Amino acid sequence: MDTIEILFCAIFLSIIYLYYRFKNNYTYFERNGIPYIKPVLFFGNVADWVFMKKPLPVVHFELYKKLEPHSFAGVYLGGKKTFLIRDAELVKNILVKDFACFRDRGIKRDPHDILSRNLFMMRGDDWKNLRIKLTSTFTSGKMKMMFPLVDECGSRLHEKMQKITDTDILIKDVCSRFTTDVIGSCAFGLEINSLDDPDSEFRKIGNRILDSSFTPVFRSIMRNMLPAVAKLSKHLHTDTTVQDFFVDLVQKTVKYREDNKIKRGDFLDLLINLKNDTSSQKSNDQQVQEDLTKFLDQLGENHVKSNIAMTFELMTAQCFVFFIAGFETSSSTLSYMLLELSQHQDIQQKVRQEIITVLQKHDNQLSYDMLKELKYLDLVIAETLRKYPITGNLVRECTQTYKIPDSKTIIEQGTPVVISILGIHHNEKYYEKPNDFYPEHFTEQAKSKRPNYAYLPFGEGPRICIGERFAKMQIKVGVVNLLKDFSYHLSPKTKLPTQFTAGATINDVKGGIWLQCRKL
Ligand code: HEM
Repeated sequence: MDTIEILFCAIFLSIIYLYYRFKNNYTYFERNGIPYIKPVLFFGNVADWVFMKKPLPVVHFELYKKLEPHSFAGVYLGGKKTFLIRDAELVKNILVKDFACFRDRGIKRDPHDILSRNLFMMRGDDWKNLRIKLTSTFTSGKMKMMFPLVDECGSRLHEKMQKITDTDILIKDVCSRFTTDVIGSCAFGLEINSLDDPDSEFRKIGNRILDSSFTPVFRSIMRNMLPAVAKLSKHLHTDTTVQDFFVDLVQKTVKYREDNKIKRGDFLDLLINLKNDTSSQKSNDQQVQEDLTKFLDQLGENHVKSNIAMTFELMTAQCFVFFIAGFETSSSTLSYMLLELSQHQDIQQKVRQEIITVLQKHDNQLSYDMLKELKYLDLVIAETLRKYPITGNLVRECTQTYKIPDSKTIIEQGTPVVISILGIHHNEKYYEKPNDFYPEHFTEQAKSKRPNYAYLPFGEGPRICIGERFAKMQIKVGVVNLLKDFSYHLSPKTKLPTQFTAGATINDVKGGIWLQCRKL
């Protein structure tokens, strides 16, 4: 046999092997009496994602609807068996009550990738120790300290809006320039001013990380569906340009601050304090104590000692995750909110009136405490995140074999579990008008009528989003500056109903959200 023939035989045998492996896998749920939807060979139940027609959370949402009325079901991510959770009570078990069996997200980290040592991707005790360490950086006290930095970016956003009235604007672009400036200032101590300089290096890096084009989706597919093949190429894991950018930036900034004894009260300062703090983890801050007590109660543990050292690399990875989590999620939320407010002028007017009334009460001086008085805005933000939960899904890996309560079903160790936030948030069992924009879904009375775990934009349990307070602060500062002197109207360029571009989240609308901003 010559080389070509050997190669041909090897490919042929590999296809036969894969065919039987996939076929055998695909009988798992049927054999175990678990509800499922017939998979397509090689692609399982997610072909629309693999072919980049829809984001993965939207594919899971469609499966969620098809699998009514089951409280859980089996779906195949390519050849990988996965459990899809449909019921809010079962969500509580997975995320909180039985957290010990679902501690990790199952993300495969590349040991060469410094940036992957971030809280989101960490596993097991490394994650727990890091979370304990970082809890003190996200208290209300720390948010209050950072508020002036956010407020400054808010004022620049207001100035920017004055200059772009009466034209069609891509609102996501404006909002993400604002949130890039905020996180650049709070996590890296930089005045980026991407509101006036759209080509700033920081924004380019942000776009590179979140680009919803083929490459990131392809990488994600490879890592999740064919990890062995993904390992063959280091480039599928690590974008060295991004890594070098952040390592260099954090190194230089930390050195400059330490050499010149500069304090700004931002995330980087807090991380430098953690790096230099060799004392015990006990803090006198009452909210740190409260947050840690809740966290440890949920973990079923009682000692707070974290034995992880805040090294320089660990700091860089946290700044990196605060950057990605900080600018994209909040700017998408702001854009979706303005999309809805443009279609519901009565709600827009009510939010604006509340802002004006509260501002007047405080001599037009925005402050952190004042944000708490914007009660109707709270409902509008909550409803935006219900209708458009940016991550769309929550993912856990089963870390200890688990029996689903009141059933005979066993989830084997290593199996991914997906909670469809989109599915739960659009289920009429929990929401009176799931497809409408209806802030009254969040009145105290309406909330008391549904299970707590039917609202999950920031996740739940010990792995809940650590940046929730920061996110709400920057969203509110953004809305105040966007609405107090301007009104928003839908441009004919926006394609309705909205469709999302393929990607790991639902942060982009096909064709973009085009609005017109008018000075009042
Ligand atoms: C609207 C804005 C945001 C939304 C909707 C959001 C949503 C989420 C969700 C759904 C999770 C997963 C929770 C789970 O698995 O139970 C998460 C985790 C996380 N988020 Fe956010 N997030 C936002 C803003 C932020 C900000 C501003 C930061 C940091 C500055 C941040 C940092 C993180 C981190 C570090 C984690 C991982 C937590 C852990 O595993 O312990 N997020 N976020």
